[in-house]
Amino acid sequence: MHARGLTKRFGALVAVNQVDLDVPRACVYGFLGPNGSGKSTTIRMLCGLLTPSAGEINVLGLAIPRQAEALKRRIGYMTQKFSLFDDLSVRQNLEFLATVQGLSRQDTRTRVDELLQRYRLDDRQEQLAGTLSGGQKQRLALAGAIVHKPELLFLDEPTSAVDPESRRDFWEKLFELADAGTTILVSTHYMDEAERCHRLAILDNGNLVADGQPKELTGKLQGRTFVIRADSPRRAKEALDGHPDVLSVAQIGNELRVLMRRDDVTLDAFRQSLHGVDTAMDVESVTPNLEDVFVVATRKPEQHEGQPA
Ligand SMILES: Nc1ncnc2c1ncn2[C@@H]1O[C@H](COP(=O)(O)OP(=O)(O)OP(=O)(O)O)[C@@H](O)[C@H]1O
Repeated sequence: MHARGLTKRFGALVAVNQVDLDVPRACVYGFLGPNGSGKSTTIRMLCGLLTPSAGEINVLGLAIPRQAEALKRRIGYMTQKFSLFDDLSVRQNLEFLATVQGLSRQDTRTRVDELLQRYRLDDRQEQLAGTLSGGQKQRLALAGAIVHKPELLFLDEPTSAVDPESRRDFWEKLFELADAGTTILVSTHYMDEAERCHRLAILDNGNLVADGQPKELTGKLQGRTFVIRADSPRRAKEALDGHPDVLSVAQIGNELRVLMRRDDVTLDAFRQSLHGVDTAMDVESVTPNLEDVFVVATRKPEQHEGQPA
């Protein structure tokens, strides 16, 4: 799947701005971005639900939106709302979706049985979907999205409404599907989920600000992250916030995570430059994580490298 110059305007608002994307087959591809960054809008254009203002999209060899009708049976789509029929049972939900997707009666029975078992819903198949727990609803929604064995699966913040254990469980299912050849495009605002993706695109204000393998993205920030333990973290943070070499400081418990503007500031030089700060500190260089990548990628233009904050 790829897109070039993908743009969506809603009146004066540019929700998605000139986005280029390449998503390899059988890959779990993540979309990371804050609320309103354009993740849902991009996904809806890629699956043919929304017409772009400009740009080209090719999904599974089809030109979208022109050939969107032919795409329908080859993709699955799931959102954080799960879109289940609350007044139908678990089994009826899956049977309905199978019928909509054109499965024969026999195929429906076999496939629904298989999915109920694989998604641990077989002992609840007669329960009304509206009475399921969040995690169970999520499993049912995923089963429903893949009832017709789509080649490509679009998941729009599918884990926002569930607990950490259900999220872990859900990600295991995603990797199972990818191993079996399904391409998965999943949006999230959880860093730990983004870290699991084979590849990742970071969206900010409708712009694609970074993309690549999580390791590539964090690797580029090597030498720029430090953790500081200080007697008075608040006082140390105040001093660091104004430091010309420092891009951002985040307090995590008693520690401060510091992201530098450049990677050529050695630990010693950094320690030296903190000498004037009136509190004892212990500085350690640490491995960059995706949150650091996110901070660098989404910083405001006036804070670009080499310029004053
Ligand atoms: N149909 C619409 N009409 C007008 N503006 C819209 C429409 N759909 C989305 N927008 C706007 O486009 C921007 C991007 O929204 P979008 O839902 O794509 O973001 P998102 O990254 O998915 O955010 P979230 O995580 O909150 O779902 C937002 O400012 C939103 O208000």
